[in-house]
This record gives sequence, C-alpha cells and structure tokens, in this order.
Amino acid sequence: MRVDRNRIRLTRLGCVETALPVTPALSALGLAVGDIVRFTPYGEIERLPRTSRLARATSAPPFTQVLAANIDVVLLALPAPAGPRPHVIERLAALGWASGAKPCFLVTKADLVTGEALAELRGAMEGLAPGIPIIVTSADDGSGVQELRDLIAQHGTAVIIGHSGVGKSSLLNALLGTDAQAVGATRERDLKGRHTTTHRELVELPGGGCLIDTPGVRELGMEVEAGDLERVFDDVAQVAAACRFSDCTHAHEPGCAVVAAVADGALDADRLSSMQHLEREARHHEAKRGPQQRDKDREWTRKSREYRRARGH
Ligand SMILES: Nc1nc2c(ncn2[C@@H]2O[C@H](COP(=O)(O)OP(=O)(O)OP(=O)(O)O)[C@@H](O)[C@H]2O)c(=O)[nH]1
Ligand SMILES: [Zn+2]
Repeated sequence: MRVDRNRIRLTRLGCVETALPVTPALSALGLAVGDIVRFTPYGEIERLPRTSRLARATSAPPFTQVLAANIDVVLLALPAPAGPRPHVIERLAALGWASGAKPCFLVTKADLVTGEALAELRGAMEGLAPGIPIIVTSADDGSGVQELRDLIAQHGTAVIIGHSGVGKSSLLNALLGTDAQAVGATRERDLKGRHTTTHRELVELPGGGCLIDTPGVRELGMEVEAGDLERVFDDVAQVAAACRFSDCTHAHEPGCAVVAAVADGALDADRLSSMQHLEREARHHEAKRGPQQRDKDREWTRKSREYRRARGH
C-alpha cells in the first residue's frame, strides 16, 4: 500500500484513482469501501466517523462485515424471474433501513418476465416492506437504467446488495455503458464453482454519483435493531401498540393484541412468525458480538440518526 507520508489528505477508500482498493489487510483494520480516511504525517490511517454503514452478520469473529460505508442509497437487488420471495424481501428491507441510508428496491432482469409477474412482485414488495421505492430494470434491454442513473446522481453514493447472480455487475456495466466489470460466466471461479472476486469498488458514474458493487453474498445475516424491523413490519407494530405490556413478545403474554389479531384473521400468521424469526436472529447476533462492540455500534447508530435528522430524513 502506498501512503504519502508527507501530506495529510482525505481519501475515499475503493476509488480507483486513489490506488487504495479495500484489501483484506484494510478490512482487518476495520475499514470498508466508501470509508473516508485521513493519512497522518506518520503514514497512519485514521478513519473519519461514518454517516451510514451497510453491514451484515457473519458466523466468524468479529461476527460483522461492513460491506460499504458513507452511502446515501442502498439498492436491494431482487431478480424478477425468482418471483416474490417474502423472506428475502423482508430481510433485504431490514438491512437497508439498518444502514442509515435510504433503501430502494432494485428489480433486475425484468426482460425475462411478463408484465403481470412484475405487477405481482411490485405488489408483494409494497405490502411486505412499505415505504421503499422500487426501480424495475433490465441490463439486457436497458429499461430502468436511466431512472437508476438519475437516482444515484441525485443522492450521491449508492451500493447494491443482493444474492450472487442477481445481475449487479451487468447493471453496473449498463450504467457505465461499458463492460468494465466482469460478468457471470467470464468471471473467475474457484474449484467449488464459486466466484473468487472478493474486492469491492467504488465506481464513479459518468452522469454523477458513485456506485459500490458488492460481491454476491450467500447469507445476509441480520445486524439490525428493533426499530429497523418495525419499519418493515409496520402492520405488526401498529397492532402491537395495543398490547398490554410494552415489551410484549407476542408469544404467551396476557392482553396481547397481536396474538388476538392473528386469531381473528386480521393479521397474517406468517407475517408474525417471519418478524419473530428475524428478531431472534438479530438478538442472537447481538449477544455473540458482546457488549463492547454493541456499545460502539450504539454510538454509531446515535450519530447516524442525528445526521439523518439534520439532513431531514
Ligand atoms: N436476461 C437478462 N440476463 C441478465 C440480466 N442481467 C444479468 N443477466 C445475466 O445474469 C447472470 C449474472 O449476472 P451478473 O451481472 O454477473 O450478476 P452479479 O449479481 O454481478 O453476480 P455476482 O458477482 O456473483 O454477485 C449473467 O449470465 C448475466 O448475463 C438482465 O437484465 N437480463
Ligand atoms: Zn403482544
């Protein structure tokens, strides 16, 4: 890594021109693509406070992986041919809200499905994760690409997350109008047939703004707080306001409005069990990370909420 020892300057990690890709060594220092760092005269790297951070829970220590920092929009990528998958929609939405940036659904490969299938998917997203805008795209026929370009130019920095093969790199190429990013079959794979590309890059787009392409992940582990889940499960949260106990778990407590709503059919039982499942996962993750890390992150959450309020989010 080249560090200019004689100058103090600010640099954004992952930009091609800074010659500072986010290598495993930088990740080990707790740095992520999009981080803004300052080089001290002694060649040390100091990370500036983050305004937002997209992270997922992982199974190995430190149990957290920050996928991108200082982002304005999180694009939650879902391929149209897979149809509406409630658990994926809810999971992506919760992670999107937890980032502190604005979430936006990004439907990919729209050219492969009918208009009715798209309408069904749209309806599912609106119902399962209200308040999140939706952009429908196809890297193949170019539909929605300009809309996406405008959104990124308007907001600043965007990151795409989604499972492997949803078409993230293809969209990045469509946005750039080149094929700078290796796609699908041409990409290197390891012996198990998995992608071996692990780098993340922050790419400046010609129309303005930047995009971070994260390598596809298999698991999108929950690193969220209760409030983030409430934004996704707003229907459950509204009913829960009438529970007798404010910390009701909607399991066995007397006077539980949620259990009553499920019993009389006003609330979908799947919806409740889905929320409880994500809650358990998030709590389990929090316990594993330990109190010290949790406190650090709470501090981060507080700062990012203040920041969002100041910007009128
Ligand atoms: N028909 C169609 N195929 C697409 C579209 N976008 C991507 N694909 C195909 O889907 C496959 C995966 O696309 P990629 O862009 O590599 O997906 P990715 O999300 O970047 O994959 P990872 O890097 O593994 O996360 C490739 O074979 C692409 O040609 C699209 O809009 N329409
Ligand atoms: Zn309850």
